Parts: sequence; structure tokens; C-alpha cells
Amino acid sequence: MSDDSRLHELRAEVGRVAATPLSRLIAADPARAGDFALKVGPIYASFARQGYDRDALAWLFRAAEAAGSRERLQALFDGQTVNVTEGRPALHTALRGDFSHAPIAHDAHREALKARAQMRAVVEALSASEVTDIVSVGIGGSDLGPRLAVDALSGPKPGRFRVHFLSNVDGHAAQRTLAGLDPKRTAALLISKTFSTQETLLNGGILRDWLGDDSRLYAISVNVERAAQAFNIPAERILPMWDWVGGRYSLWSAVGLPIALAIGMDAFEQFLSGAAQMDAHVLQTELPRNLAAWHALTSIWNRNGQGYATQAVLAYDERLKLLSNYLQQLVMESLGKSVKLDGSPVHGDTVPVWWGGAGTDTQHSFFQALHQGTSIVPADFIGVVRSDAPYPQNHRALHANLLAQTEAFANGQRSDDPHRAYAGGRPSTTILLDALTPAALGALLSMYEHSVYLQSVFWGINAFDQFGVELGKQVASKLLPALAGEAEADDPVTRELLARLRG
Ligand SMILES: O=P(O)(O)OC[C@H]1O[C@](O)(CO)[C@@H](O)[C@@H]1O
Repeated sequence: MSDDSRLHELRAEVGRVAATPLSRLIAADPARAGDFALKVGPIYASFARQGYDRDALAWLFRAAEAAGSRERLQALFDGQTVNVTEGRPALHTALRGDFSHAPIAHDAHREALKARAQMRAVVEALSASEVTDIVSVGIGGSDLGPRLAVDALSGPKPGRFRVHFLSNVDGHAAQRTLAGLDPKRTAALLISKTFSTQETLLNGGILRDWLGDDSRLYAISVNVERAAQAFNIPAERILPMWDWVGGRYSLWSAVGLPIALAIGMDAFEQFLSGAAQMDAHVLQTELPRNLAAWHALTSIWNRNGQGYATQAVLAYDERLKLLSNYLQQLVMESLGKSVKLDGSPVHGDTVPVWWGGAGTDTQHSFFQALHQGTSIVPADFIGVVRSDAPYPQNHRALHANLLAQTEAFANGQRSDDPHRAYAGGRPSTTILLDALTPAALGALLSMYEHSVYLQSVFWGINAFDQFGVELGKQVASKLLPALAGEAEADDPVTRELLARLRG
């Protein structure tokens, strides 16, 4: 099926179903509450409040099959060159399990196990030292995943270490991070796949000088030579990364060292096992029972079928408040593309803008627009069944809010007063974790990774490159001399702004 006819058929399906409001779709087929839901390991997901019916869903699964979803999943796990523009595989699944007889994937898994042994040794060495604080220096994929997992999985009291993150090149970030820390009791991890990222090199230099002694400086990078040269870090304190793992898919590697230091190496391995359990499900399960496929096709329905331009992720658990930040990079850096693998333009739209935050706070900030604004924003609501906090009445209130919002979004409420009317018809997916364990978080993030990949397959784009971020970096490096007053900018507007920034 050509891209054009697929889009045409999708829009025809949407047109057919859109004639029936979401609340009536649900009322007409109450069994969808049970049938439009999946339980995979610790994760239950209900798609019953999405705006498709059974026929439309069947069409979506057929279209995904025809787009080669199953073959492309196998290619991903086998270590085939799925990142065609950079000529390499994307083997984040091999960091979590040995899923393939393909030698490339199998060797990658062996490398991952060796790196895990190194991580365990670092955790043990630092645990036996005087170090109380860890500063993790990195940005993007070398920051967002570890930052989320540390925040989500650390208990209410600090564990063996307090783990801090430094990403922004703004010197105020370094100043704030280091205030109150003792350099003699602090270790720094410089995390950068390339070791050429301006923010991390500058902040790494601040950390090295502040520590005054580089024996507590560690690096995680593909570029061992540059880490060794630029920061004088000996090989035994440099942990590996590989070009076959994308930055935003790297928290499962030694990039996850901050996580292992915060929650312990055994818990980090449970995090990997949870992801591996989801990997096995996604690889082995037919699309209509496959959680990542449901999620991906729901996104396609909302984006290409309905034309919704943004997607919210709303975490009804304080510990997951950084989930939307992490997903912004995972989804938007992976799917923010407008050409296909062969360089030809994509038909229709690709990624919507992902944004979100933590419920219930967001109910009091932007939910007004979600309920009554003119733009419909589909949302993923993430809840956790079991609370680990000793306040059951709060947990019940949190759950009541989660349920109430999804119900109100879908059903709305009539009123003779237009100001007080709720149109409803606002789709959402509800994802519930049994408990916020390392394994459950691993499974959730793996599910999102595979959903992203399956969307990329549907659109025929590369989910693993990110050339779009390069131009800004190049222009910024050209402007550095101008900021130092050693050169002038070519662009007239930049010149005017520069004059003000120079003061
Ligand atoms: O780990 P590195 O090489 O410092 O890169 C950091 C981040 O920069 C990017 O290249 C661009 O934002 C991301 O893809 C990556 O995660």
C-alpha cells in the first residue's frame, strides 16, 4: 500500500468513526472497557477512551503489519543497520537481554555484561570510600534518563549517596549544584557519548577544578581517548559506551551509573530485567496483543488521522514528574523528522509536540485548556496502583483525580450555559503500574521506546539520528569569538542582540 493510500484510508476510518462522539462509542460497546486493555507484566494499559472502534483498530493493525512492523522489530533486535543515515544498528535491547542469535546482537550483549561488571566495581569502590555525594555531568540522553530513574526510584531518604545532576551550560546551574557540597566527599561522573558536547566539557572542567584532585573523576564515553586526554582520566575510570547505542536510548548502559549509585547495582539490574521483559513481549507478541503496537498506533490515529498537534503525558505520581521531560527527548528527537529513510519527503505529519507534568499540580495550571480549549490534546495518564507513602487518604484522592479527569475528558458535560459546558471527546490512554519498582519503570520506558520505533516504521523515518540539533551547535560555536568581542556576527539581527549582550 502506498503512503498516500494509507493516509487516505486512515482518514476515511477517522471520518467514519468521528460521526459518533467518544462517549457514545463507549456506551454502544461497553465491552471495550475490558477488551481495549492489555496487562503486560507490571503494566496495565487501557485504550478504551481512545476515539477508535473495533473496525478502525483492526484497520490500524493491518496497516502496521503491511508497513513491515514485525520484520522491522526483528531487524532492530538482530542488530541490523536500522540507523541507515549513520550506518549502524541501534542495540539498546542488547543492553538488557540476549534476544537474538545474530552475532552482532549477541556480541553487543557480551560487551554490555562486561560494562555492567565494571559498573558494579565502581559502585563497590565508591561505597567503600568517604564519598557522600555524586555529581553527574551530562546533557540530553546523558542526563534525562538517569535523572528520571534516580528521582523515581530513590526512596524518601537519601541512600548511600546523594546524587546530583548538572546539565545546563548556564554557570548558575554549576554554582547551585556545588553550593553546599564538600569537594573531598564528592565524586563526579562525566557522561558524554561523544565527549564533544560543549555543555558537558565546560561543566566537566568546572568539576575537575573544583574537586582539586582528579582521583574522584569518572567518565562514561565512546570516546575514551578524548576523555583520557582532555581530563586526564585513567582508563580504569572510564566506562564504555558504544556507537551502536543512541544517546537517548543509553540509560541502560554505563550511562545509568548514577542510577546504580542511587539505588544499588542489584536494583539497577532489576530495572534492566523489567525492560527486557517488555522487550520479549514486544518482539514475540502479535500486533493486536502487543502493548507497544497499541500505543504506537494510537499515536498515529491521533496525529495522522485526527490531526492533533500535541500530546500530553500526565504522571499521577510525584516520583514520575520528570517522565515528560525524558519522553520529550525520546519521542521528539527520534520522530521529529520530515524525510523518509531514502530522503524523500514524508507523507502527512510526523511527531506531535510532547509535553506534560505531574497530576494533580497540572490540573491547576493547564487543564482548563485541555477541558475547554479549542485544541484537543490526547493524553497518556500514568498512575501507580500501590503507594509507598504512608498517607492512604492522599493516595485515594490522587486516584480519584486521575479517574475523574479521564472520565471528564471523554464524556464532557452538557450545560445550557456555554461557559459551563464541556464538549468531551478528548481521548486518553490510562497506564497503571502495579507499583513503582525498578522493574516496572524499566518496562514502562522500554514500552515507550518500542512505541517510538513502531511509529518510525509506520512513517518510514529514521528514529535514531538527530541531525536537526547540529545547526544550532555550529552557529553557537561560531558566535563564541563574537561574544568575546573578537569578531562580528554576519546576521544583522544577531549583531544588534550581541551589542546588548556584551553590555
Ligand atoms: O552524550 P553526548 O555526546 O554528550 O550528547 C548529549 C546529547 O546531545 C545530543 O546529541 C543532541 O541534543 C543528544 O542526542 C545527546 O543525547
